[in-house]
Amino acid sequence: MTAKIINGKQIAADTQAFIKERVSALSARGINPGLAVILVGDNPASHVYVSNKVKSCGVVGMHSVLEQYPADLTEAKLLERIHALNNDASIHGILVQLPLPKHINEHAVLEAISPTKDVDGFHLINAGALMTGQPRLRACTPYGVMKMLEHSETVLRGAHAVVVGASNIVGKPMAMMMLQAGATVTICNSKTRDLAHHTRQANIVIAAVGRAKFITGDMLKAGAVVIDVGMNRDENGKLCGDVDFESASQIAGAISPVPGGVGPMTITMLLMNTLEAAEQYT
Ligand SMILES: Nc1nc(=O)c2c([nH]1)NC[C@@H]1CN(c3ccc(C(=O)N[C@@H](CCC(=O)O)C(=O)O)cc3)C=[N+]21
Ligand SMILES: [Mg+2]
Repeated sequence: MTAKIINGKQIAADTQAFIKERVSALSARGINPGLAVILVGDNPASHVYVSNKVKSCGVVGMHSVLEQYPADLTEAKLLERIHALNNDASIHGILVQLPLPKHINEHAVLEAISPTKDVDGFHLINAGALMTGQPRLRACTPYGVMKMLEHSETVLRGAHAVVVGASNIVGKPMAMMMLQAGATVTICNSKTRDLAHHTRQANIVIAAVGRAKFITGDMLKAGAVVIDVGMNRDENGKLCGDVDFESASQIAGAISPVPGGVGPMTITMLLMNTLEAAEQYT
C-alpha cells in the first residue's frame, strides 16, 4: 500500500485564498486586519520563520509590523511593548516568537498579551476556552492539522486518535480539538511504555515528539492517517519530521510530508486567527 499525500502546502494556498477574500471584505468596512510580530534575539531559525509570517500577511492583504529587539532586552521593556500593542487599534494579533532568551519569563509574557489579540492561542484564557469546549483563538499548529484532516476527509467521530507528544503548544490542544470532534484520544508522552502498542491501535496518528524519524511504519495500523508535526534535521542536515516517511508511507493510508505539510498550515492559521480576531474583537 502506498499512502495518499496530504499536501499541506496546497491546502495552505487554498485556505489563504479564502482568507484573502475575507480580509478584503473586512477592509471594505474600514477594518484592515493587522499582525504584530515581536522577535527578541538573533536565533537564525526564528528570523526565517518570522520573515515568512510577515511575508504571508502581505499575500492575503493584511497589515503587519515586525519588531526586532536585541537578546538583552529586559522583560519589563518587552511587557511595555505588549501593553502598547494591546492598546493599538491598528493591531488585531500579537505574536511573540518563541523561544525567548532565558532571562525573560515566557509565561509572564504570554499572559500579558490580550486574550483577544492572542493569535498563537497560548494565553490561559484561550487554552481554557478550548478545554471547556468553547474555543476562541486556537493554537495555530493543531488548528492547521484539523484543517488538514478535514481536507483529507478523515472521519474523527468515533475514530481512535493517538497524539505522540503532550506539549502545551501542540499535543494538548491537538488532543482537545480531536476530542471535541468526537474522536477517542490517547495522549502519549516521552515516558509512555510500549509506544508502538498505542500507535498500532490508531486510526489517526499525530506525531509531535521532536525526534527525527521516530515513528516508523511498523508502529502503524494499515491505512492509518499520519500527520507529522515534527521539524528536525536528519544526519545530513536535511529538514525532516518525526515520522520515518519512507517506511510509514508503505503502511499508512494517508500521510503529510515535511516540509510541505504542517509548517505551511501553521502560518496560514496564524493569518486565520488574525482575521478572526479582527472580525470578532473590533
Ligand atoms: N510564538 C510562536 N508561534 C509559533 O507559531 C512558532 C514560534 N513561536 N516559534 C517557532 C515555531 C516554528 N514555527 C514554524 C512555522 C512554519 C514552518 C514552515 O512553514 N515550515 C516549512 C519549511 C520551512 C523550511 O524549509 O525551513 C514546511 O514545513 O514546509 C516552520 C516552523 C512556528 N513557530
Ligand atoms: Mg511541514
